[in-house]
Amino acid sequence: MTPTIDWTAITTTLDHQGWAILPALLSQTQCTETEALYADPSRFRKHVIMGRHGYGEGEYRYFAYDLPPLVAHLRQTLYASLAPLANRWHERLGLETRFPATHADFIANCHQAGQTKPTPLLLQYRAGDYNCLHQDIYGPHIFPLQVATLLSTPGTDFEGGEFILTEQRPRMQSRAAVVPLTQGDAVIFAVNTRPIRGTKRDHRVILRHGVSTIRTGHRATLGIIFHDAA
Ligand SMILES: O=C(O)CCC(=O)C(=O)O
Ligand SMILES: [Fe+2]
Repeated sequence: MTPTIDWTAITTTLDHQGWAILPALLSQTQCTETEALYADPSRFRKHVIMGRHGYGEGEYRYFAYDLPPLVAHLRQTLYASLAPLANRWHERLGLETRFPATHADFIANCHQAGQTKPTPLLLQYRAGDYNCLHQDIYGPHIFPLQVATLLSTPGTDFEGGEFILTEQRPRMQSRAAVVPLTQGDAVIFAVNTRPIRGTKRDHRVILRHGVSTIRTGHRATLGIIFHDAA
């Protein structure tokens, strides 16, 4: 259903820079089919018009349970590959929570704590739209990494609309990264904080992500967040 991924290389990159690209996670057909789900309201639990909340311009819908099979598959398999890294980050950050090996066990913890609403989402942007820098935190249970997959083709479907990450280091100025994605590529990135190695000890940096203004055309994304929402 999805390509083989070199998790050793991805993990090294995530440790080094806090984000990594999974090239061609989805095929062109999978992108088209996933984007087409947007038109079926019965698939979703909530529709958000971003301008009404000051989140930017554009819109998104959170999937309802049961998730579409591809989305459920990605959420389970990506979680299982990322959980060991999430645990190492928590150890280095001095955070007590450890993550179970399977997504089913993690989501059971979320549900027990009242975080029961599914968070995977489809986003849609048109010319002039943008997504303000933000963090996807929906309660005390936070899995420290998330994944966004670009469903449209830059240069053909849209121009502008770059995926942006910023990193705020303690007592230092913020650093920005522009993540180069093409259709079907996914970016894995830190939800909230990540450790970076200092000369004496690890430091905690705070990340935010967003999307620059779409200049022309139409851009769609599939977002996979591993914790559920309260
Ligand atoms: O459209 C994008 O690339 C950003 C999506 C996003 O904010 C998310 O998946 O959490
Ligand atoms: Fe987001």
